[in-house]
Amino acid sequence: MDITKRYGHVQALAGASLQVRPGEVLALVGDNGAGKSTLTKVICGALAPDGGTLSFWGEATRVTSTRHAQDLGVETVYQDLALAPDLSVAENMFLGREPIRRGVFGGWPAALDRRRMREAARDAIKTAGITTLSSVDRSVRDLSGGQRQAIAVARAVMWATSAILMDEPTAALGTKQTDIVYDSIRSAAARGLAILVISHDIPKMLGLADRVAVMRQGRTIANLPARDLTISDVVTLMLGGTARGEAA
Ligand SMILES: Nc1ncnc2c1ncn2[C@@H]1O[C@H](COP(=O)(O)OP(=O)(O)OP(=O)(O)O)[C@@H](O)[C@H]1O
Repeated sequence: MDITKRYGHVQALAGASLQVRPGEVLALVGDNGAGKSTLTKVICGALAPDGGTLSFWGEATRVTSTRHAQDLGVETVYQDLALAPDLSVAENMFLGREPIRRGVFGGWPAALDRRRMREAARDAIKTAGITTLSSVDRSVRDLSGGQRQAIAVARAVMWATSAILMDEPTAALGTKQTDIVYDSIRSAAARGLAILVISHDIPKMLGLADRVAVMRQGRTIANLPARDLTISDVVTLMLGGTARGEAA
């Protein structure tokens, strides 16, 4: 990949490379400002890199927009969650991708297929183990921070066909809800999706991830099996110690 990205004078990415494999949870860790979010934004098409190449299924691909990434099966859970507060849970699950129900005899007037949206939203929420939500017709504005975060994750799981990128997906969650999100991350990986999770919670990441990639100053400096790492190994790598094992 060798991705580079500069914001004015700040070299946010200085030749970052990362491989996420199908069926695998990869934790992306690094100190504040290491370039984790920027790299994720490049992968999901939100940000154009200055240099470097992305490959999907081994094929060099220039991702031109988040919609393009979605067409490639890549879903992203952003730090700000990208939910529309005035819309219902069901509407948020489909934002911009609503199913259309044709009018009588397949013609007009066409309308949103709200019944299908509600059913799919209910299924997605059940799959994600969100038990505290009374109805998918509730407005997102009225939900707790944890419920919103869980819904953003459930939406990604519902749509993704190849990969899910998550930037701090459990930052607003309590322990129980965090465990539920982790369960849905694991089951999405078990279905063959590639999962990339950015987190500062290193102990949790060592429990959740198959591999851990460490970023420092815009570079990926290690990519190692989680089972071979201790918390202090990861911290040492993040803060500038010698990277042991294979390079990223
Ligand atoms: N929109 C922006 N404009 C200018 N500089 C930016 C912008 N976004 C990020 N940066 C800078 O780029 C570098 C990498 O930032 P990035 O957000 O990718 O790091 P991060 O590893 O995700 O950090 P954190 O863990 O704090 O979220 C930092 O020096 C940051 O200040």
